[in-house]
Amino acid sequence: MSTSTPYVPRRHTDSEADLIAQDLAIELDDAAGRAEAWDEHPFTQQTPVIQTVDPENVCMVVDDASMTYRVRSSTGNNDSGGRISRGLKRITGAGWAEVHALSNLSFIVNRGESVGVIGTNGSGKSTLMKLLTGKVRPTSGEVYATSTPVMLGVNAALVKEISGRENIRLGCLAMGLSPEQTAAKYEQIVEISGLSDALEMPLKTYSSGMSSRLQFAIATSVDPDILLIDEALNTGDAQFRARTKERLDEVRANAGAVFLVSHSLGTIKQMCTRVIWIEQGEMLADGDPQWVCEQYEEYTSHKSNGRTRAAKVVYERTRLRLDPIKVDFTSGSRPKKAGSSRIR
Ligand SMILES: Nc1ncnc2c1ncn2[C@@H]1O[C@H](COP(=O)(O)OP(=O)(O)OP(=O)(O)O)[C@@H](O)[C@H]1O
Repeated sequence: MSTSTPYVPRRHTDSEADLIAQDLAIELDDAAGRAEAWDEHPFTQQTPVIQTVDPENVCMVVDDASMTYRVRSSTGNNDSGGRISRGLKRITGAGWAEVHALSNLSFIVNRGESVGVIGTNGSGKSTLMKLLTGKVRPTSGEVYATSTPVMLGVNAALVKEISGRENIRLGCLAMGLSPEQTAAKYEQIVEISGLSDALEMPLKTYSSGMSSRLQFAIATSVDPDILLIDEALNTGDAQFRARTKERLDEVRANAGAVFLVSHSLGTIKQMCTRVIWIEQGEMLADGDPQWVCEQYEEYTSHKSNGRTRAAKVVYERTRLRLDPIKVDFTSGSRPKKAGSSRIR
């Protein structure tokens, strides 16, 4: 007769039980959240809302734009992290892989709007900015603009060996101002930069914050109709930020549109009238800065504390509240393609 050991269920330790309970609670919360969101927006994922371009007010249109980078992979089986490790790649041949940086983005930006763009590292924000400038073409879809956007980025070209004053002159000429227009703008640029004491020094002696201030002052001196700012504001001190906000308000008041990419939610909330959250190349939210930033803060806080499921709940909950749009151009309302030489 065999003597088998009687089955005794193993009891979970208190901490294991706590973890299981938390997971269950999150799953229930997740399910309830989906149901609630579904009740509120039953067709959110299926039926895009048709949004018609208003030719009188439009500044930029992103129409179902996607961007895929084709990258050489040293192993042929690239798994180097970021987007690639999340499975959004496709090995296309010996040593080549595709990185889907942006997928089917659609939105319309009208005059007077200041649009914040947020998202975790590698989510596609800078790629979106490149498409908006028109210097990079989307792999599918299209980006349209009513005027040439001016890009102000941390890498905007300043020459390190020459003085701040010379950089102002060169920068203005490079942006297409005449020598007379440059001379007329000079005092305004100095004032916006707040760097009058340092203008005779070579740029290599400037701190990164001082360089950013100079870039900002030069780039906004042309009164751009559409201004794109990529992280450039983060380095400034409180006084410069106040001046920056004033200048951005002026640009907006002059019927322009501003895009601001930043990891600083304080700056985004302070300066933007609308926020677009891009995650893993997809638009997750587009709307009220306060609400979108709250969701984003909750998401990133869960992620950085390793609460993957809770982060997923916030992600799904936010995504279900997005009304995806389909752009509709009535006859004559289609602006020129961004980057086209036919726009000013
Ligand atoms: N030139 C490129 N070639 C190949 N892949 C690229 C290139 N530029 C960006 N990517 C990839 O595209 C994805 C989006 O990158 P992007 O720089 O747009 O993100 P981001 O949101 O601006 O990131 P961060 O906040 O870190 O600056 C990433 O997976 C990135 O690795």
